[in-house]
Amino acid sequence: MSLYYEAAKVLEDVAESSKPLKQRVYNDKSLKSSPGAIFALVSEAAKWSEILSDVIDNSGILGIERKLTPTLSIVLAHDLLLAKKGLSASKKHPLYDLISKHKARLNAEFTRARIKRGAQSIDSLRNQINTSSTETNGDSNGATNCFYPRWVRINTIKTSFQDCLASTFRSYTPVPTLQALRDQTFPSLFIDPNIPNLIAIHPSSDLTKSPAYHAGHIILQDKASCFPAYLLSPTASGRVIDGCAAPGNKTTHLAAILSSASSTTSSSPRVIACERAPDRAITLKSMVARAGASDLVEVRAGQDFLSLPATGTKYADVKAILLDPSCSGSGIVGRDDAPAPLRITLPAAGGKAVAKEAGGKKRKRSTAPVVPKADTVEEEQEEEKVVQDDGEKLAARLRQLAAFQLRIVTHAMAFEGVERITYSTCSVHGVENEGVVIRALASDVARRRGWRVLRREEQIDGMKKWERRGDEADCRVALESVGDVGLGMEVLADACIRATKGTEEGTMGFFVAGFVRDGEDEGEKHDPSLPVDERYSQDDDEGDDWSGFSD
Ligand SMILES: C[S@@+](CC[C@H](N)C(=O)[O-])C[C@H]1O[C@@H](n2cnc3c(N)ncnc32)[C@H](O)[C@@H]1O
Repeated sequence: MSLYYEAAKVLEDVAESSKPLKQRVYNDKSLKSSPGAIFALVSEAAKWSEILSDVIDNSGILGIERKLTPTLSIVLAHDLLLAKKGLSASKKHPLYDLISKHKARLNAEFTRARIKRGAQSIDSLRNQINTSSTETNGDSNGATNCFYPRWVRINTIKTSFQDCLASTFRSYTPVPTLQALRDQTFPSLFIDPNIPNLIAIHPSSDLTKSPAYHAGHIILQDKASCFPAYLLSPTASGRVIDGCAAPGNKTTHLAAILSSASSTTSSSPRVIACERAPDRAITLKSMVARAGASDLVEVRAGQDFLSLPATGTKYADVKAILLDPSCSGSGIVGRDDAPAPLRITLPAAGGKAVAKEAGGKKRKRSTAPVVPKADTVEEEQEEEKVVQDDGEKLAARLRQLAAFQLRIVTHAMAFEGVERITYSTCSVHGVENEGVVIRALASDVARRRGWRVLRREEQIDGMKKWERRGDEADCRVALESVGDVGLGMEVLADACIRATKGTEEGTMGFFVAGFVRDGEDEGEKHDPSLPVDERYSQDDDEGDDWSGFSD
């Protein structure tokens, strides 16, 4: 059992010193356990430490078990909850009993932590952790790469990229990487390689008082939020619907793309911007006006996209639809409700180890007494039920949102002239993202009308080059529930585009996927005697009560 005591000691040491883990373990001749076993356990436990610390804190076991220290509980909980073979200890050993009697509670907290992070399965959470630990540990210095710049889209309806750089940004020096903005000693700007007309500047620059902002020459819009209109890139002919438009960043981006795509100026608006909430439509109108897009965009205040007729002549000329419906908003920067976590970042050669809270503060073991949440077995069971209920409540909220989002997508798929759709959310949850895409592909209307996902190789250049793609585990979960949709999990995941907050790309958490339609309808199997909106069945319609969720 010395393995766990020794691993805990090593974990504590590397968190406090700059010595790399390998050196710390393999040079220590006093260790009784195999250095290989200690190294493997400590490096894995360190990766999971942020989540395991949450789990342990929330379970309250440190207040009950005086023999447990925070690091000892992390290494034990790691093996109890995550190791294939469980704890490497004899069942008779006191440590075995000390931790395993809390297994149910720890498991419940672990499930809660997993759902909070939007992971459908332990595998998917493992992927998240492996990605973020590569990013934070890096290969060279162990420094975190997370940095949120201020993203600025140059509005080509009112100005040109070059003119804007030569005027508003004339005192800014272009830098070759986003990270170079972080340590700027003079005003710098980074020209984005994925999205045309997008730049990033240091977040301390406030442009909201600048004449360019007031004149609508620049629009402050996160890079990831520019993906949908760019991925849709509507062609020069036909109208486009923005189904869920307010406050209007994607609407004005669409208008800018359309205005540069068409050489002739159209006499009538090309974008129909629907916004169901009248108060939000007021903001939409003013954003459209400020962007100089009033002639290009028809704002429909109070318009429910779901009640636009998909068949008939009224919208027959609509060729593309952008859908950015209400979602859980879990990708929005600053929307985390999780407490600041302990994250142990192992030092690379020459690096300094850190045990810190988000925000950079070093975290010590709390000196305040840890109050266990329950003292008796009965209360403990009740507490676990509440914890599981909480997890279920979140899962139920997400299912309800996903059902609404699916209705939005399948309704768009029913529009007769539409050839291209994008679907996006600022959610990190697979159920709202890959889950909706795959369920939409499996829907009646998609099968009848020949809708398929827009594959990575077919995407516009900047999106094809973007490396962060959909989550395979989330695709697998969705495929297991709907069956075959004609493409494998890897292709589907690669077709989906994700952006992850807290990464070196400096974006919010975001998701987007495109749908395209090849050729004619595969026979009109719908009943023409039904009202148009009921002709195609809406799969899994659990109602669209999405009120109360953030957008
Ligand atoms: C995520 S926000 C859209 C953000 C917007 N695309 C942008 O980039 O600024 C979703 C919007 O859709 C609206 N909405 C939700 N359901 C709708 C529906 N059925 N029809 C029209 N608008 C809807 C919400 O009121 C909300 O303003």
